[in-house]
Amino acid sequence: MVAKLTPEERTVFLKDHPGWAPLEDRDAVKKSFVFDDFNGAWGFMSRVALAAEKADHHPEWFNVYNRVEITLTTHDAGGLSQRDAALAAFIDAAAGDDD
Ligand SMILES: C[C@H](O)[C@H](O)[C@H]1CNC2=NC(N)=NC(=O)C2=N1
Repeated sequence: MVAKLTPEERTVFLKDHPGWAPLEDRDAVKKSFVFDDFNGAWGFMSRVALAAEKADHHPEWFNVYNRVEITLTTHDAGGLSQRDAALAAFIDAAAGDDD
């Protein structure tokens, strides 16, 4: 079983991962990424997909052309966990948005 983030860990997560915003209706965070075109978006999604499968932790996501919207939460924990923090860091790096 995975533990949910504590309130303190949640604060640190949001500070360390700009652009990830809590959802209103459930314990999850969401961020939108925009690329030059579909090729850029799909390349990004491919890198994230491989990492997600390796970690057995998967994003909820939505893609239209050059835009990818990603929601992260841990179903097994019923909310945000360290797995989401780790995947968010990977996703930001894969998007070139990690500085
Ligand atoms: C059976 C399998 O290990 C689980 O369903 C994994 C797979 N991927 C997952 N992804 C996410 N985001 N949350 C989970 O709780 C989760 N659990």
